Amino acid sequence: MEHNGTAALGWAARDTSGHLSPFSFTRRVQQEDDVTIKVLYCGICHTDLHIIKNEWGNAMYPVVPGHEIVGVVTGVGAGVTKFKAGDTGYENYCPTMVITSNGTDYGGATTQGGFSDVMVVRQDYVVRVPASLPPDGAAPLLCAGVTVYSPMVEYGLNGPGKHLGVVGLGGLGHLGVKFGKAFGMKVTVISSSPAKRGEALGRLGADAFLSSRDGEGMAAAAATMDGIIDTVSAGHPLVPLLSLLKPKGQMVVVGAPAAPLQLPAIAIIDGGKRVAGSGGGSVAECQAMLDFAGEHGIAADVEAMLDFAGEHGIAADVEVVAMDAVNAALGRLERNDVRYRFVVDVAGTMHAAAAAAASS
Ligand SMILES: NC(=O)c1ccc[n+]([C@@H]2O[C@H](COP(=O)([O-])OP(=O)(O)OC[C@H]3O[C@@H](n4cnc5c(N)ncnc54)[C@H](O)[C@@H]3O)[C@@H](O)[C@H]2O)c1
Ligand SMILES: [Zn+2]
Repeated sequence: MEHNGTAALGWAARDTSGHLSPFSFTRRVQQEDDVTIKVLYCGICHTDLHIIKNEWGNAMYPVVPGHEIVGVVTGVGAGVTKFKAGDTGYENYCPTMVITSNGTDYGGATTQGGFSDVMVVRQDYVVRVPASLPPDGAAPLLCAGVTVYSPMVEYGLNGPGKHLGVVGLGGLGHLGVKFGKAFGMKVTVISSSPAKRGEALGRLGADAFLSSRDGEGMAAAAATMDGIIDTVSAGHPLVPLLSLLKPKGQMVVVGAPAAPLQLPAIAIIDGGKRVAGSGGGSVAECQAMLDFAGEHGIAADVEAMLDFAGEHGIAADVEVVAMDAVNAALGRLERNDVRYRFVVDVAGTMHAAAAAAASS
């Protein structure tokens, strides 16, 4: 550990092209309550794509994306009691003040994400991966998994016999199906891609599949669902989805298209339906309600999800790629060509990829 920081090598976007290339930078010096982590795997979330292309207008270039991080603890500060060197851990997707990537760190520097060899993280934001989960399949649970798990618990969409709709069968959506089935629910996938029917009903174990473009099928399923988790990453109408809810049914929006939601009042007045967002805001609200130390509330939520995932053998369906294949993977993610999560093999490929890029 150098005195003035921890040297790190990552892959960064420099402009709105979103193209990633090797980038050397310095992480903050490990503080008393910090954990230093060697990154093993990092998932690619659609949020990374929104940010590196500046679709949300908040990119602080250069941006090292990546917030679904599984790694090994390589060092701990004097005040760290939760971990010791040699443990396997990973950094939580943190919705409070310091976001893993493209945020502002405690000292004012821009935070850089997990497409890099090393992380320095406060112990409060590091959680344990159960030994029963593969580290590559566990990485996407940190964002995609907890993003669908948390509102399911929050809104009681985790009870046997209840009917859950999952809209969009990408990284978040496929985990929504897995958690829903593990909770004993009836799960219906609603997708604009009829080609996903077979996989939804087969490998992922959903009970039903609705093509959102099939008016008759949508009408037949009207008022049958207790809740819906909407994971779609692009603008789309909410009215046909709301019609699927029972009276007082709960819609949870987790997909974050840049375009405003299309939501006429009558679609929720009729049937007393509820629409909520979930993610950072919802977890912060949960923290305030529980009058609890913020970090503990979030960590508990994530750890409960991980234990549950471990017991039920839930990991993401991943396609592991090398660091220098990341731009191709991002291109495929943009074209909705991924089943169901790309994960970068950071430890295995980062340094060779950077050396190859330097010599070409
Ligand atoms: N709320 C949160 O805390 C949180 C956390 C993670 C991701 N997100 C957001 O959730 C969204 C999904 O993330 P992901 O990583 O699962 O992405 P993904 O690309 O893996 O999945 C998105 C799905 O939406 C589908 N889709 C895209 N355009 C569509 C359209 N016009 N109509 C219908 N379906 C369409 C795609 O086919 C795909 O199945 C992104 O906007 C991301 O930023 C939010
Ligand atoms: Zn994410």
